[in-house]
Amino acid sequence: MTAAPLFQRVAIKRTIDKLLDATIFLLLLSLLGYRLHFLATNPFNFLHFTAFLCESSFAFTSFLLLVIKSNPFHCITYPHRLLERNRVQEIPAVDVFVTTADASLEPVIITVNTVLSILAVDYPVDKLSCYVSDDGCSPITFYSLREAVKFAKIWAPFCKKYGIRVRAPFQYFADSSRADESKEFQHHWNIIKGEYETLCRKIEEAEEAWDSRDLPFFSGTDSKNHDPIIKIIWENKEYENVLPHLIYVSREKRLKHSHHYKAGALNVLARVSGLMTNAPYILNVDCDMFVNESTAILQGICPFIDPINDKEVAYVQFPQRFYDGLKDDLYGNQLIVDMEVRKFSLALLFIYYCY
Ligand SMILES: O=c1ccn([C@@H]2O[C@H](COP(=O)(O)OP(=O)(O)O[C@H]3O[C@H](CO)[C@@H](O)[C@H](O)[C@H]3O)[C@@H](O)[C@H]2O)c(=O)[nH]1
Ligand SMILES: [Mn+2]
Repeated sequence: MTAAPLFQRVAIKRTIDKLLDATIFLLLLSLLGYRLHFLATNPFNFLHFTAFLCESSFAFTSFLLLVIKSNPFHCITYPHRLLERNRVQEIPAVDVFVTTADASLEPVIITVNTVLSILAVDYPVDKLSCYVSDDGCSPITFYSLREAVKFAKIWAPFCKKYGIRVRAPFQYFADSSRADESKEFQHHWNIIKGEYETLCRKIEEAEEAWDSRDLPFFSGTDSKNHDPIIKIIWENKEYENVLPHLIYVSREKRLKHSHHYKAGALNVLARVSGLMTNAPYILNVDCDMFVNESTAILQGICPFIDPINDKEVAYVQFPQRFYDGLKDDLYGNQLIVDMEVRKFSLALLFIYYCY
């Protein structure tokens, strides 16, 4: 008997949307045909030529969107099945990579929250490792992560005991509603909140007046030209088993050699983790992408090890949800135009053209 599935696809029917998309695309093609015909049968016309170039690019992106949207489905995962007693051994090890580049542009407390959300996630602690790449080579980042581990030792058990969903403390404490109103919970909640505030204060104080005597391996380092620094901030020992490993990496940088930005950082983490834990799966998050659902890593693993569909999946992309966006999304960061409005703007454009 095969084990129950861990992952299923449920197709989303969107017949009317598909028809609309195809009609718009055909209209775009006919518009291109018209432009070509006009250009071939008339003397050179700069405006028509520019319009032809723009509309070609428009038609090309519309085609790509049409393909992407042609066969959507919901991915349903069953992480609780993996947690059943006889399936726990199926759960593979995962190395999580967090990249940060500049402690002044990417606030350290944000990176710390991302790391805390990973250290406290619902995943077997002995199968998880977290590697932080610090391209800023910042002693404050290192110090803050070391302090964060102390907090994580009470934060992770608290989250697991009360089934907290969002395990980045800054987001959790921003929401005043509590899942559990019991006295015991309130008592714990107050202690944990106090400890989190202490952690924030320590980080702020370190940012204001840094004294690096404590961390000699950072003394005199230039963030653009330095030897590699690799430190195990926390090693998960079998007898403790409360937190995953946490490793700090600031890769070697030389002025003469390109460091290849995020890709370079990921390459180094792949090599370092290959020597240390060498998990078969890697999860990559940016320093400001905290895990907002406690079972996220388990869910991400489900398609890879599903007994039926596992051969079809090589890569899983988590959906992103943005936080702290501007109310009016002035710069279009939330992709609302691409996702929702574009279809209607195209329809409007055609009414205009037909007219
Ligand atoms: O030299 C560098 C430059 C960047 N980063 C990290 O790379 C990530 C993404 O860089 P960022 O400048 O924040 O790019 P965004 O536009 O915010 O991010 C989007 O665009 C990036 C570039 O395409 C992708 O890598 C990201 O995953 C995607 O979220 C961040 O964690 C950075 O800390 C480094 O580690 N080293
Ligand atoms: Mn970013």
